[in-house]
Amino acid sequence: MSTPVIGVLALQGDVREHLIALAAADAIAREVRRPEELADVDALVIPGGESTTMSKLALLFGLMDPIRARVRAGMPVYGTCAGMIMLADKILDGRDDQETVGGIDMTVRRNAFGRQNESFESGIAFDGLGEEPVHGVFIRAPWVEEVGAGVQVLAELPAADGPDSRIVAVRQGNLLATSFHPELTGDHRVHEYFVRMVESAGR
Ligand SMILES: NC(=O)CC[C@H](N)C(=O)O
Repeated sequence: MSTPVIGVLALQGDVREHLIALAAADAIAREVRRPEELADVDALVIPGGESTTMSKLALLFGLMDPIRARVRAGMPVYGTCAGMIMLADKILDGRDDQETVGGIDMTVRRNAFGRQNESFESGIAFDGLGEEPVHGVFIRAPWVEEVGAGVQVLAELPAADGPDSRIVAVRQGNLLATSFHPELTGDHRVHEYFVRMVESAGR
């Protein structure tokens, strides 16, 4: 496949940082605000921000159903933080009227880490990205509370309050989601991982 064209859902959130990270990972990156723009991209990033607002704007701009349809048709999507919430089939602590795109068979708890710690940073072992931990920036971040059998867990963090660990990165088919924000660091390995997913989906 030629250089993949990856859209960043540009309704709200840290769009610019994703455009920069995608370009650094050798993709062509552009903003997506309208259904016509969605039709023109090979894949989509849903950024961090505020999932309740993003959900409202996606409905208002007529993007929710077109994104769902592309996801069902196999379009690769990467969601960070609020974007992870958008990709969850089920959410906890959402607003009553909050809709998600869905696609990953998981239950995500909104602001889960936020209750303990508004924001923090941590080195994370990420399956498939080699020995060197990924630098995880967490900002009022969700965690994944439950995953279905088809979901691959790529990264977990030890819980602050007990022996359990919290799932913070997952993949199901062409969908990738992280609780944290690699776009806010200079380490583009997660974006490169996504670009490779897009390239193999296009083959
Ligand atoms: N940094 C983020 O994307 C925060 C997510 C936000 N707490 C939400 O519920 O959407």
